[in-house]
Amino acid sequence: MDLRDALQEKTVVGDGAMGTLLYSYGIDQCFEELNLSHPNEILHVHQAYVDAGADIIQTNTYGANYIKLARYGLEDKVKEINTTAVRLAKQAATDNTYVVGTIGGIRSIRKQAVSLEEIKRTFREQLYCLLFEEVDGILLETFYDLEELTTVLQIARKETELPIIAQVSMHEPGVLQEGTSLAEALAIIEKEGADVIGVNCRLGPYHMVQALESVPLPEKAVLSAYPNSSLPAYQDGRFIYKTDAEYFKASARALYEQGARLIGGCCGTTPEHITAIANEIKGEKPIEQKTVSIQKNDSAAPPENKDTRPHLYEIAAQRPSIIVELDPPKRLSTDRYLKGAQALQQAGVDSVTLADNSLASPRICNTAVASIIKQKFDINPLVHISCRDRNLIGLQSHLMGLHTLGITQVLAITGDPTKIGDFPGATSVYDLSSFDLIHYIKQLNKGISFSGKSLGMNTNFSVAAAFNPNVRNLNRAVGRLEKKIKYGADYFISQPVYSNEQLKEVYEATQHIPVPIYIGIMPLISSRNAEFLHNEVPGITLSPEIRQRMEACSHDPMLSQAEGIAIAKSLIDTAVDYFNGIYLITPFLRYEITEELTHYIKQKTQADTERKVANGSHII
Ligand SMILES: Cc1cc2nc3c(=O)[nH]c(=O)nc-3n(C[C@H](O)[C@H](O)[C@H](O)COP(=O)(O)OP(=O)(O)OC[C@H]3O[C@@H](n4cnc5c(N)ncnc54)[C@H](O)[C@@H]3O)c2cc1C
Ligand code: MET
Ligand SMILES: [Zn+2]
Repeated sequence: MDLRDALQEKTVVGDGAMGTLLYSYGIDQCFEELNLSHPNEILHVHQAYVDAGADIIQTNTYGANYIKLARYGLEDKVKEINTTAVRLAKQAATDNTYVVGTIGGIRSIRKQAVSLEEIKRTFREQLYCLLFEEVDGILLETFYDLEELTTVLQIARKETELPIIAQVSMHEPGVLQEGTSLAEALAIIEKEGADVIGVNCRLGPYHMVQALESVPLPEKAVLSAYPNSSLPAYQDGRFIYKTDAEYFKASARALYEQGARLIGGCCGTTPEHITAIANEIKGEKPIEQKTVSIQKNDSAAPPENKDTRPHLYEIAAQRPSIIVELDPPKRLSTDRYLKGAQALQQAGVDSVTLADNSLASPRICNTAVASIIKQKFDINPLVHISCRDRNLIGLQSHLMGLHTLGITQVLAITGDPTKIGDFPGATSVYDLSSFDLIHYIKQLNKGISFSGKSLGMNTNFSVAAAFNPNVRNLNRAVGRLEKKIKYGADYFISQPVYSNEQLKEVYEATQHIPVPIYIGIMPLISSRNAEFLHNEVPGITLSPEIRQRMEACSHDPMLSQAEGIAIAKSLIDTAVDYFNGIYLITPFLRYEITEELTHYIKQKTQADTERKVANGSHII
């Protein structure tokens, strides 16, 4: 009987875990390679599941694709591993067993890590191998990213008329990682032509039943569920799942009552779990009606704590705007810092920006300092957030904290590498890239957490992104800006630029960029400072003239500072002609310098505006 027909009539039992079962035997390597080196062990696992009562068994090919096998240097073994896997599963199958070819999802929360083009290529290769060996169906499982699943499902549906089982995975019960509800996601994959639609992995039966409560019975497809045996525990350096198979009996019944017609097990499950499922529901007539519990949607609440002042990207789109970086101190005293922040506020800056442990060296937490200057001086601060020091949990918690403090302006950056800072051997987290971080901050603005669940309120962040024009290939850097806009960047802030020619070049290369750019100006304070930047900082080149000017006054610190300010002013003279946004970087907490430059820009832009208004032209 065709698998589709079987599923119309009765409840069908799937198999259980392959990977975690092998792992529990002490095997900790590429599980799919074992098809070649230890075929008997794989055959025995399949046989154990068939003996336990599984109607459908899956090939040991979950990660047998080019991308995942390449991690073990096995990328040229895709065909061999998949072909052998199907033969082994078929060898274990009885006349009544269906063999489905498994293809696992690749993307996790870092969407950016693998492009859809790479996924399509690698998927096609694996799919053809499995189809060529005449499997009875295809099982697409453990897809956290709905975009990835719909993409590969479209390919599979075009290539074969065999039954396709398509299963998503959830970090949170009932929602996918970008906030799409399970019911919506399953409806989408049903529309794309999957015959069986369902969920597997990550959650145990309790949460899977809870998630299915809000899913109606599909019109054409049927529902499936492959829960993990439990949440994993970490013991003696290994992940251990609870293995109480009795609990699975009741769980199988509860999944059946939610309309699941194909029930198996994912990570942590064993042949004993499958026996329990088979004893409870195998062959039972499927339910025909169910009451769906309505998921309450509470994510639409507008943000509280909202700072009603316009965001920097709105300001710079309208008029000349100045922001000044004043980095938190490296030592514990904040007196000078607070004086500086107050002076800058009085000078009329639109924001004070606070770096996040720039150059990978610790400073007082920028959020603590930003919160103080907001409260004390009514500054609307801009907090830099780097992906280097916090994992996904830390980043989300940090952003929720910023929201709670009423801080709404952030700069999302990857972060300087630890190699250049105080702790060259420190771990860099990099769970997310700057692109992903921008994307997930914008997701918080929709009231959806990184893992997809409702936060009960929208945040109101505007997101700046970094622009480094000090590179050999400016067009590539501009390409990154375009990509950052796609991920949700509202505007850009640049590294410092040190020549009038470069200012013009950057303007010309970015004319088509539809969001404001705050162009960086960092005053030099000494000849040594100038030589360091020129000789040691990647990408920064000072003109011979600027270096000579700084060298000429190197005997006198005050003269050097004055010369640095004069050079910065001449850069500003050019910059204001091209950019509405000016980003001044305060060197070594010397806020008097950026305070003076702020006054200079204000006077200059005011005079320019008046002149342009008198001439009948406008600032863009
Ligand atoms: C305004 C501003 C503020 C900053 N504040 C901080 C801070 O507070 N804390 C901190 O640690 N660092 C800070 N930095 C430094 C920043 O993290 C690094 O310069 C970073 O490498 C570039 O910005 P990003 O983090 O957005 O990197 P991304 O654009 O995400 O780049 C990530 C990776 O790609 C590489 N890359 C970037 N551009 C190119 C290109 N054109 N071609 C090829 N490869 C490229 C980078 O080297 C990096 O490894 C800041 C930079 C800027 C411009
Ligand atoms: N079905 C596969 C296995 O059990 C993949 C599980 S989800 C990581 O190994
Ligand atoms: Zn799993």
